[in-house]
Amino acid sequence: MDTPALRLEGLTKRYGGQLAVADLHLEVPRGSFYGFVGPNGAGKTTSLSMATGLLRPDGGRAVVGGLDVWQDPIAAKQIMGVLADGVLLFDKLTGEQLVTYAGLLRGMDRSTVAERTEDLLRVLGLEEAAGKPVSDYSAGMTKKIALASAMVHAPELLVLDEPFEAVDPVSARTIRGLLDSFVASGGTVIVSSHVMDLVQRMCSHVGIIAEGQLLAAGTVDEVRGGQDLESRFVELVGVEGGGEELSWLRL
Ligand SMILES: Nc1ncnc2c1ncn2[C@@H]1O[C@H](COP(=O)(O)OP(=O)(O)OP(=O)(O)O)[C@@H](O)[C@H]1O
Repeated sequence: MDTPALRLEGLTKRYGGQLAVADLHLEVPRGSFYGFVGPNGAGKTTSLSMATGLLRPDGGRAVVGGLDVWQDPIAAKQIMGVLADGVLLFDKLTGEQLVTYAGLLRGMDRSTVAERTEDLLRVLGLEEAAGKPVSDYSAGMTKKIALASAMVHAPELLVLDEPFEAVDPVSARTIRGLLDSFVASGGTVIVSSHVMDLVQRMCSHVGIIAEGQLLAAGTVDEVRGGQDLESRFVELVGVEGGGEELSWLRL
């Protein structure tokens, strides 16, 4: 029970000469709802991709439920559900086919996959679009079908890169409800987000990253230290462009 859901030990990634993630150490306790936040280009997607076996690190380890993601990838990936950012989907499939395919790839039997696919499409409001190719989905619908594909095998750990991006407020509330009850039942969720208010309300823990370095991590209350999370975030990360105004944009 003490094994963390995810432990990152010194993860490092360079793109050419640029250090995108530098010696990242992070522990995500089991049963936590963990927000991973940082400004654009901070290294969130790079870190989560290395943590989930999508991008090979230059250094360090990622350990999921005690299993090394790069030494023991099949076992580690069995207990994870991943919503990756910017990864192509098989979008000539219909939404229903895509979720079914995700379940069958996970080795689930057809009847369980069919039952869960129907449940997910209904709960996420995609019943009517179930028979349409995913290439015809809006950005928010695409996000929801990718989320359904990540959840169909009922993993222990969900790693979701920007799950609320482009999603309307009603669907966002539904997704939050699903994730809250998943966490209440003992699951662990990691979400990356730019929306501090949402992270403050939704998450139990938070990690703040900027320029590839972890600036703060802990429970939301520990990290925000009596301020709201957005103020703490700006304090740690700094103001972009020094708050400079554009004189030519003034009317
Ligand atoms: N495939 C790539 N090749 C070269 N550089 C990359 C690549 N992917 C990311 N980078 C660089 O690595 C850094 C971290 O990018 P990353 O996408 O991890 O940031 P992020 O925190 O997810 O950003 P955002 O919030 O804007 O999605 C950025 O400077 C980015 O330009």
